[in-house]
Amino acid sequence: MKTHEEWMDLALNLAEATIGQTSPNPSVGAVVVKDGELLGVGTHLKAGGPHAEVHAINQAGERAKGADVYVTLEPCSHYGKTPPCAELLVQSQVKKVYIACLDPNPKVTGNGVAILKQAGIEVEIGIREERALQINQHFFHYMNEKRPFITLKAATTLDGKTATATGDSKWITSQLAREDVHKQRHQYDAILVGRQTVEQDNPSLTTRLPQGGKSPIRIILDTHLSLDGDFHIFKPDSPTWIVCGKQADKNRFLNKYPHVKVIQLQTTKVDIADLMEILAEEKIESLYVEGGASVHQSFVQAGLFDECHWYIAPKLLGGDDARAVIGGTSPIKMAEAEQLVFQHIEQMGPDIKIIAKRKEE
Ligand SMILES: Nc1c(/N=C/[C@@H](O)[C@H](O)[C@H](O)COP(=O)(O)O)[nH]c(=O)[nH]c1=O
Repeated sequence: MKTHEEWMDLALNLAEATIGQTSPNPSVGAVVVKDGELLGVGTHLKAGGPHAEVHAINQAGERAKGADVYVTLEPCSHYGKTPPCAELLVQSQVKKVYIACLDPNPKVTGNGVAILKQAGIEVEIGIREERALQINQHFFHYMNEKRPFITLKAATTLDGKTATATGDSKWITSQLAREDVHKQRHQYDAILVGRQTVEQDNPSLTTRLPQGGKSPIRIILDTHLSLDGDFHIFKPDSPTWIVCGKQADKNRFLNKYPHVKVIQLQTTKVDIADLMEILAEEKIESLYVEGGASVHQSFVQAGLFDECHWYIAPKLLGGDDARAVIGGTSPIKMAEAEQLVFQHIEQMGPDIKIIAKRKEE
């Protein structure tokens, strides 16, 4: 006989399995249980498709009546592409609904619970809440802040270098750490690098894992649209968006690269805050910023990032002329440093991976 937590874990495992493929919707899992018997399981597979509860209730059929439902996010109460799940649960006459976390979207939070309670269905909220919030942190952030969740990613030597003075960086971290980077790419809607990184590394920025995975939209900062050549990012294997300033010659560029989307800002330099607003309108909920140094600096300076994912190799490169992780000019005082909080540190083969969050003011 499973405990409530174990049934919720099953629903959370289903939700976790779809992270990266449901955007712009959240990843949700649901299971239907009666007298210790599993009657139905469900997860939202793709935006526009049936929600998790619909799949689980369909599997349970008539036996859903009087059953318990474990769902990782508050059942929806609004008519989107599908009817509201809260109504479906009422019609199915389930006995009790366990909800891991409420929808933080101020427009809908609590509405689903109200519909259930009005129909006399028992509701219990908060089982495994922490894990449920973590699974959809990109979605919740986007709904609340109306901008993408931004992760700055860097791979550095122990002395904080990302390349030699000649720009060579192959490789700093091990295959295992680089594979972890691709697992992250799968979970993000878009990946961003600067023009210099394209010219130096000719990156493909696709997700290449033995088990497959979705590739994020490639976003390249190129103020003057000066990139020209058969770079990987111009291949049609993944969508590429180029961001430029108002003075760039967009038509000349599009004549040569018609399949690339150009986002032309109204300022001469690319303003990160403006770009994040545009990306939010394009429903980009999560952005993985792979660098280089000047790009990282512009996000830090703009105060626009939520997490840092640092992969540190046990190597010493040395040299004032080697590439540092974050460019630009240093603050005068150490007290002006951006304060973070270490959230997660793990050994990854010979390397370590650190996740740090911005310190809440
Ligand atoms: N040099 C390294 C990295 N380098 C990161 C970026 O500079 C590369 O251009 C980018 O990851 C290449 O993307 P790709 O072509 O799709 O593989 N990143 C890492 O984690 N470890 C490294 O040792």
